Amino acid sequence: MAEVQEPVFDTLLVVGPGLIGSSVLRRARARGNIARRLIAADSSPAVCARVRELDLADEATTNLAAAAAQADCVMLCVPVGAMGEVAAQVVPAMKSGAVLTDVGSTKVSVIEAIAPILRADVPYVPTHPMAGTEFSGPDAGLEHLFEDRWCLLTPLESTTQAALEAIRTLWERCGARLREMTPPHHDRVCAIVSHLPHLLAFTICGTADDLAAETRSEVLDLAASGFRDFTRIAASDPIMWRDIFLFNREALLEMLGRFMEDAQAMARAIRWGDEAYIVDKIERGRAIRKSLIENRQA
Ligand SMILES: NC(=O)c1ccc[n+]([C@@H]2O[C@H](COP(=O)([O-])OP(=O)(O)OC[C@H]3O[C@@H](n4cnc5c(N)ncnc54)[C@H](O)[C@@H]3O)[C@@H](O)[C@H]2O)c1
Ligand SMILES: O=C(O)C(=O)C[C@]1(C(=O)O)C=C[C@@H](O)C=C1
Repeated sequence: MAEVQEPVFDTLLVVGPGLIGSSVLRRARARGNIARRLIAADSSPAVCARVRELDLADEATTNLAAAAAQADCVMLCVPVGAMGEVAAQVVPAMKSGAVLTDVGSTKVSVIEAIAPILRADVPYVPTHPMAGTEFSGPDAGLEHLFEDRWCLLTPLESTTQAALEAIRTLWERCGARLREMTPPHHDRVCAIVSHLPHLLAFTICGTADDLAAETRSEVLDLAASGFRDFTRIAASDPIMWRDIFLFNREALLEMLGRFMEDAQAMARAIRWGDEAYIVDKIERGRAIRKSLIENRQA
């Protein structure tokens, strides 16, 4: 008989039960080993109503502070630009010893926004699950979203070991693989593996759309192959990505600068017929894809 696991928390509050928050709620509901009681809070009454319809939590409310007062763990799942304002509503209401955590895609900016509001008796564990889709909102969540995906943790000096362990267990029970790193390192890594690819996808769609308008041609009707994969990423939420670009500005601009240099080098190789350069770049791309498949990340 499978061992019955004690839930990590008595009451878990998810603030912003969209794609990520509702995926955590779905997992917690399905497994029963994350929290005994689930609360969802959102500034949008429509989101709260949908959470109730989908039965994702025991309670759904627009009153963030009242919800926070009941919770042993508060998980912030709002866009990174809203983290500070939301923390200012929930942190003063939290119980002494309750754990604060967030899932924001940028870490330095979120920690900077939350630090001034933090209380000595509320340990804070910043995290970032590296899993998602182009969809958002409570309907988009998936119980299995985090399985085999990385969840990055960027604990602070003030983060207690007990709080870190509890949040590690929560993500393990969501099926994630865990890795710890510093917040600035996190932001540089995510700038290249997540934020720049989104910037390129939004940009290439814009460029193709301009060309289609200019030439009144069927450019986009024929965009069914390589371009199609960019359009999936380009369908992502504008508010979330606006915030990520603006709140990871320096790391993203650095990676964009490197990319533009490399793209210029490729242009030069094409101009001068440098076959070896072109083949080497393509082979490196193929090798990266192969290693992702082997590592079950593709
Ligand atoms: N989508 C992804 O692939 C992904 C992956 C990992 C981490 N993240 C991060 O997770 C967070 C949530 O992303 P998501 O894709 O789940 O977003 P989402 O748009 O699906 O959900 C966000 C929710 O936050 C609510 N919200 C926004 N501002 C609020 C405020 N001021 N007060 C209360 N509620 C508010 C919205 O109403 C919405 O229900 C973001 O910080 C994002 O960077 C996203
Ligand atoms: O799979 C996708 O659609 C995603 O965009 C997920 C993705 C990523 O870029 O990998 C997007 C943002 C997150 O912060 C983490 C994961």
